[in-house]
Amino acid sequence: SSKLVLSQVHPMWQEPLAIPGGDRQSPIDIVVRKSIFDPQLRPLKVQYDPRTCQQIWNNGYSFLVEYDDTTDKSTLKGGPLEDQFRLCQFHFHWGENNTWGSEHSIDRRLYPAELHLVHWNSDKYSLFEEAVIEDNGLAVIAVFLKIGKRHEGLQKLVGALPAVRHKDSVVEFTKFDPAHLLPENIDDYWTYAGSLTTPPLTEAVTWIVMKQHIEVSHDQLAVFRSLLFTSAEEQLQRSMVNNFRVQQVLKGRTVRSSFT
Ligand SMILES: NS(=O)(=O)c1ccc(NC(=O)NCCO)cc1
Ligand SMILES: [Zn+2]
Repeated sequence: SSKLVLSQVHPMWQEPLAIPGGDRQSPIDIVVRKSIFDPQLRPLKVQYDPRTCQQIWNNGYSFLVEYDDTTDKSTLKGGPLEDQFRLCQFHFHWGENNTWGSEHSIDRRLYPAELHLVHWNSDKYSLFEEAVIEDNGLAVIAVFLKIGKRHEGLQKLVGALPAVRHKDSVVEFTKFDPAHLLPENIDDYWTYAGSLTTPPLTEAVTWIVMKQHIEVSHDQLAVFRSLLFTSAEEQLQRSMVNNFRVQQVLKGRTVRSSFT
C-alpha cells in the first residue's frame, strides 16, 4: 500500500506500575535447573474438534483463531489440571526478526515466536469472562516456534492472514485442528501459576510450557510480520511485531517439570 509502514519497536502498552496482587505475573524465564520434577503430573489430555473453529480476528495485539466454546467439544484436561478446560482461542507472539519474539524463555533463551492455546475452566465457570478473574480459571499451553522447515499444518493459517491485515478485521476460518500445531511430544512440559500477558493481566492462568518446539519456515513467520497493529483508517500504519510482554519476576514461585 502507499501508506508508510513503520516497523519500529512498538511498545505494546505502557507497563502498568502495579497489578492488583502482582505476585504471579507472566511471562517468566524458566531456569531449568531450578524447576522441580513432579511425578504426580499426569500426561495432558487434548481433545480438539476442528469443527469448532470459527474465525480469525486481528485484535490489534495479535491475531486470534477463535473457537466455539459454548459446548465441551474442544477440551484440555490432565497434566497439572484438576478440572476440564475448554479451548476458546489460540494466538501467537513474535519479534521483528528471528532473534527474539517469544514471551517465555528457557534459561534466558528466547525463540522467534510463541503459540498460546487459551482454555477456560468449564467445570467451574460458564463463560471465559467469569473464569478470567479466578485463580484457577484459565489454562494456557505455550509452544515455542523455531525457524526451520515449513510447517504444513500452519500453511492454511498463514494463507488466511492477508485477509486480517488491519486491526479489527475478521475472516471466517473453519475446520482447523489446533492439535496440528502441537509438538509430537506433549508429555514433557513445565508448569507454573501465572497471569495473562496482555491486559487485563489477571492472575488466573495455569501455564503449561512445552519443552519441545515446533518448526516453521522463515517465510511463514514473515507473513505474521506483514500484519498491522493499526486499523485501515489510521494514517500511520505500524507493523505488528514485538507483540510480547517483558518478563516478570518469579516472586518465589516454583516451576514444576513433568520430566526429569
Ligand atoms: N497472552 S495470553 O496470556 O495467552 C492471553 C490469553 C487471553 C487473553 N484474553 C482473552 O482471551 N480475551 C477474551 C477473548 O479474546 C489475553 C492474553
Ligand atoms: Zn499470548
